[in-house]
Amino acid sequence: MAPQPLTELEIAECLSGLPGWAARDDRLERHYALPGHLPAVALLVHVAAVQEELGHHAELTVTYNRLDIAVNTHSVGGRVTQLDVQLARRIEEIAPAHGAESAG
Ligand SMILES: C[C@H](O)[C@H](O)[C@H]1CNC2=NC(N)=NC(=O)C2=N1
Repeated sequence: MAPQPLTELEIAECLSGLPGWAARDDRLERHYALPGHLPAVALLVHVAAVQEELGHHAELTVTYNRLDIAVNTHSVGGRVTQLDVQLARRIEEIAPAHGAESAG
């Protein structure tokens, strides 16, 4: 079944269990600082592997030691769905092992 866009309330409920993630412009966003450039790239590759597993893909931007992530669901016209929340949860599980910390 096609994913349904979440309401603002549903998004807020999901975000309460995802510290560091925010909803902005119909996307879920997270900004990480890593211990260096290679750790940032390593986390990007790890996130990419998770994305391939889930069949759901975020925008990933590495700038030196920073990884910026933004995701929504293209198939519903660029809205936030459970697929985005699921990906965010999986990313939160893997990020700490890379030394990721919250960036502004
Ligand atoms: C066939 C494939 O699963 C789809 O095209 C997937 C790929 N990754 C995707 N990623 C995102 N963010 N939204 C989508 O709708 C989407 N669709």
